[in-house]
Amino acid sequence: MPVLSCAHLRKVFGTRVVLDDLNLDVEEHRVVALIGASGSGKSTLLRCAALLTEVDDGTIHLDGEEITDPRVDPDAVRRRIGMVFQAYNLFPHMSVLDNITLAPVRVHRRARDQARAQAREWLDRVGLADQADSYPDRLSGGQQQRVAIVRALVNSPRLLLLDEVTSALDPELVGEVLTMIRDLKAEGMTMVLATHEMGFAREVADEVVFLDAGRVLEAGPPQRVLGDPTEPRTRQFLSRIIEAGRL
Ligand SMILES: Nc1ncnc2c1ncn2[C@@H]1O[C@H](COP(=O)(O)OP(=O)(O)OP(=O)(O)O)[C@@H](O)[C@H]1O
Repeated sequence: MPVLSCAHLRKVFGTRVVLDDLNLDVEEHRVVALIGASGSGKSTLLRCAALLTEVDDGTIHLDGEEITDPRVDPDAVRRRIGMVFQAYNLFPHMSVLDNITLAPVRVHRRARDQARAQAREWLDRVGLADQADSYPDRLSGGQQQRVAIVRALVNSPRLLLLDEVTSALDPELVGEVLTMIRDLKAEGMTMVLATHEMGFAREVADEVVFLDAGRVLEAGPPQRVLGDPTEPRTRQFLSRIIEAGRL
C-alpha cells in the first residue's frame, strides 16, 4: 500500500484549474521529485497533501486512510505529515528549541520534556546541537532551513513534503540542506519534494514527476524523465533549464 495516494485531484482558484485530475502514488521509503514550470501546481499539490489547502474533488489517502474525508481530524493527520516551505518560517522571537517544540506541545499535546529531548537529539544529528538556545537571526539561512526540517521531523512523520526548500538560499548554503535530505533518504524517509534543482532530483529521487498545467504529464526514473523524456512539453521545459544552466 502506498504511503500517499492522490486520486483524481482537482483544485480550482477562481477560474484557474490548478490541479486537473491529478494522480500520484508514493510508496514507502521512496523519494519523488516534482518538477515543472512555475505555476504548474507543485506547491498546491503539496499543500493539498498536507491538508493546508482543500481539494475541490478527488481523494487523498495516507497509509490507506482517506484524509480528505471531512470526518478526519486534520491536526491528527498533520502530525503524521511533515511539511517544509521555501521560506523557513521560524518564529524570530523564539529559540531554535522552542520553534521546534511549539507545535508538538501546543497542537499535538506532546509532553514538553519528551518533545524537547527529541528535538535535541535531532539537532545533534544534524550538527546543530550547539544552536538549540540561539534565536533564528543568529543562524545562517542554511542552518535555519535545517532547523525548519528538524521541526517537521520531530513528530516522526510518515511522510515529509519539501517545497523548494533550497530556493531562498545563497548557493553556498544549498549544499548543507541537500546533504540533510540525502541523509534522510538513506534512513528510509518517504519524501515528496518540489524542486528546481534538476541535478539533485536526478541524484536523490527514485521517481521524477513532471507536472504540466496541474496534470502529471510524465513520470518515471530520473535518468529516463530527465535524460530521455518522451513528452515534447517535458523536453521543452528541460531545454529551458539547460539554457539557464540549471541541469
Ligand atoms: N491561494 C491561492 N489563490 C489563488 N491562486 C493561487 C493560490 N495558490 C496558488 N494559486 C495559483 O495556482 C497556480 C499554481 O501555483 P503553484 O504555487 O501550485 O505552482 P508551482 O508549480 O508550485 O509554481 P512555483 O514553481 O512558481 O512555485 C498559480 O497560477 C498560482 O498563482
